[in-house]
Amino acid sequence: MSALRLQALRLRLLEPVDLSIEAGELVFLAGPSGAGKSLLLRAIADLDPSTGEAWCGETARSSVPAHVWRRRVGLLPAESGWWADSVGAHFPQAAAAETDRTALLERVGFGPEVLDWEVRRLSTGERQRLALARLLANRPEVLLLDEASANLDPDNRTRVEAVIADYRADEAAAVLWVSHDPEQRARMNGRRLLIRDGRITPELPATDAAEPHP
Ligand SMILES: Nc1ncnc2c1ncn2[C@@H]1O[C@H](COP(=O)(O)OP(=O)(O)OP(=O)(O)O)[C@@H](O)[C@H]1O
Repeated sequence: MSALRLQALRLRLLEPVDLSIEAGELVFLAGPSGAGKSLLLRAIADLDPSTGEAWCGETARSSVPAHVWRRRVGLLPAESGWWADSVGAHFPQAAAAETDRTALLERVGFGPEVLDWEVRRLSTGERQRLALARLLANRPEVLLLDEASANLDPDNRTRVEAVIADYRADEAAAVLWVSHDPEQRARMNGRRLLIRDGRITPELPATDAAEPHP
């Protein structure tokens, strides 16, 4: 699949961002509340204005319509929007074979009956897991995850971590994941970045990260 490259991306609060995430690479982004983590994800997804350039593989953001870009560079917001009454309306059969759809829902912890549920009866954590399934059903090449497991109990957090790890491995997706959970960032095998005072730096001192194995 595709790498994500940010070239002098300029948005409010942050110094110009240059960042490359290889195809299949996981990068965690942490930092204090209000530092601009969500703003950065929204700017990359072309939901907020920014200048500079972003690349998904060989495709420049500026060269394609926003809806095409957003399909390839998929954002899971901290609070996802729901615009239909039933869950099923958010998972059109045309977008995926029936078995794919059922398998995807099962992987985030639901039986096929969830398609008949009303969106308004979903708990926060159920919405979060279904929003992830909805995003993955579109097969984005890059995942931008804003607190993908923030509202989940430990079992469902583990489930969501496994779904994301498998998707990354199977699709060689580049993943940029905002997470406030230090244990999660340590548990999963990824590069860790910190955003603070408008700058993005490695979360660990370079000596910790770069020690060669004996
Ligand atoms: N549309 C907007 N107009 C003006 N200010 C905004 C806008 N959106 C966000 N901000 C401000 O920008 C700052 C960064 O917001 P952002 O949501 O990126 O923080 P964050 O790092 O994701 O924080 P948290 O960890 O609390 O989610 C905040 O102070 C927020 O109030």
